[in-house]
Amino acid sequence: MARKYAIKEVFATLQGEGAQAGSPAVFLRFAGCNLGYDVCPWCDTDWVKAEYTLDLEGTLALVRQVAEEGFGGEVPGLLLVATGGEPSLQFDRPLSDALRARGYRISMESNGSRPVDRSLVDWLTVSPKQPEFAQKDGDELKLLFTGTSTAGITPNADAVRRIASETRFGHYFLQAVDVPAVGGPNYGEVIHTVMQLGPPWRLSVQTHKVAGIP
Ligand SMILES: C[S@@+](CC[C@H](N)C(=O)[O-])C[C@H]1O[C@@H](n2cnc3c(N)ncnc32)[C@H](O)[C@@H]1O
Ligand SMILES: Nc1nc2[nH]cc(C(=O)O)c2c(=O)[nH]1
Ligand code: SF4
Ligand SMILES: [Mg+2]
Repeated sequence: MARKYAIKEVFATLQGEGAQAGSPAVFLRFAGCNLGYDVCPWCDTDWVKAEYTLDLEGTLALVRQVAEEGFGGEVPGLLLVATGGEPSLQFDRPLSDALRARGYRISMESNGSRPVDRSLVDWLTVSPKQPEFAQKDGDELKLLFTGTSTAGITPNADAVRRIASETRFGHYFLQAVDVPAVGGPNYGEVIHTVMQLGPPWRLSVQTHKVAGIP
């Protein structure tokens, strides 16, 4: 029987975060996560229930429809961001090959808790949620700075340095944690910490939230 993908949503927007912020993109958000809200109580995404359960052809048809509505078609080089939930649980070779054949440049947002086959993607963003994680290389490491206001693995600059030691990424970002209940992103402490850390660290802002797009 053909493999099915559990999908939460597919939408057209701009990549909001990291080094590719501002790039037009189709987001393919998978349902399901291997960490979950106990590990990430501030997770800003509902990934629990699949809205679609689709085989490869059905998934490609939905992606094409969204690209047509958002960008007038599957424009060569258009970014496709596989996210979730945890996309590495489902994103596989047949889907990667078929999307590339349609001209997409594939990016993945992973929590890095399990190894990612980098040959499946053209850009890999890793955002670890636990001090021990598996995927130590990629295009960007995007650590959420949980700081003092939010429980998490990155209370200060030393914790950030430890987590990033023995990793090989093209870019290193600290991203503010957006917790609406405590007043939104903790820009103050994340900016202070980026200034303490110095290069190669940079601030990542969730620009889509600033712009009011998905
Ligand atoms: C919802 S996650 C899905 C991908 C993957 N599970 C992960 O954690 O990287 C997408 C991105 O949003 C970030 N994120 C989640 N909740 C956030 C929040 N409240 N504020 C800022 N970034 C958040 C994650 O760190 C990750 O980089
Ligand atoms: N615009 C936009 N950019 C994003 N970059 C990473 C996101 C994610 O949820 O994985 C995200 C998202 O949800 N929206
Ligand atoms: S690993 Fe990612 S999707 Fe899963 S709960 Fe944490 S932030 Fe949310
Ligand atoms: Mg998001």
